[in-house]
Amino acid sequence: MAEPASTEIALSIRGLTVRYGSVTAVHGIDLDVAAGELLAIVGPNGAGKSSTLAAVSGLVRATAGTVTVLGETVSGRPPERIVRAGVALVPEGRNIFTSLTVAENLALGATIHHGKSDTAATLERELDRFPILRERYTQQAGLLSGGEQQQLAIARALMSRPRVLLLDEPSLGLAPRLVDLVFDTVAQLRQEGLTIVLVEQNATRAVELADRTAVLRTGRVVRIGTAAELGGGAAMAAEYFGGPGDPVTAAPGSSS
Ligand SMILES: Nc1ncnc2c1ncn2[C@@H]1O[C@H](COP(=O)(O)OP(=O)(O)OP(=O)(O)O)[C@@H](O)[C@H]1O
Repeated sequence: MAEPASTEIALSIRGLTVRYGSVTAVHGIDLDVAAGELLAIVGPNGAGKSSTLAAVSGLVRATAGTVTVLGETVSGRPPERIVRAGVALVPEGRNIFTSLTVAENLALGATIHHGKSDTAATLERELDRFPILRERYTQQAGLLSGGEQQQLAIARALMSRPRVLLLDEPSLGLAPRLVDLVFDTVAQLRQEGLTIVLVEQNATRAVELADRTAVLRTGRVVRIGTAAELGGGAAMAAEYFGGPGDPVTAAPGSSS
């Protein structure tokens, strides 16, 4: 199994198991993510990708296992304490509060107290990163397009100034131009030194962008490595998904 390149481990997952009644979604997985690393997690529907992220962020209680963030054990803690420890999740489906304004959604991401001036500086940084959010700052979030809502969801997560960012299918349902924007944003965040776990259905692109990729299948890590170790993004996607693994054309109902 490929080890992360750097020795400082930002996120360590040991023996993580998630059960929903009689369904075991995650079977005792181990994963280490080095500080500043971008780890992609890919795999077919139902492989346990979302359950893994939900358990790390405390939204779902793990049945067994330990999650450590920057040396601090966070498993078993409530979600807000895990945010405080430095973990932010951009959930699948974005979970934007559509009846609130863009400004109010962003303020909800800043509930971890870093001091007023720091919060203002973080807000400015994110509004610079996503200029459309500055333009739409006072508008109701429900009026934003799907791509704009995804930017809002990422910006909201970044308002807590996380050390580890978890992204669950951020490109899902977006038109190709907006998929590019999401991938560019992830690349930029990684350049800034953020530790990132990216769950993606766009397997080829995820493998090619990530430092390493873990392939999950029926709740188990069946492969992990760099793009080269996995034989390249397209080859890996073909082997594990029987095709390119990329919804080249956006799903029906995708937004522009
Ligand atoms: N709240 C829940 N209650 C019961 N079963 C669930 C629940 N959430 C997920 N599961 C089941 O757990 C398994 C793993 O689901 P999970 O959503 O983690 O997979 P995934 O890899 O993220 O899939 P997808 O790509 O479809 O989002 C599936 O069999 C799913 O049906």
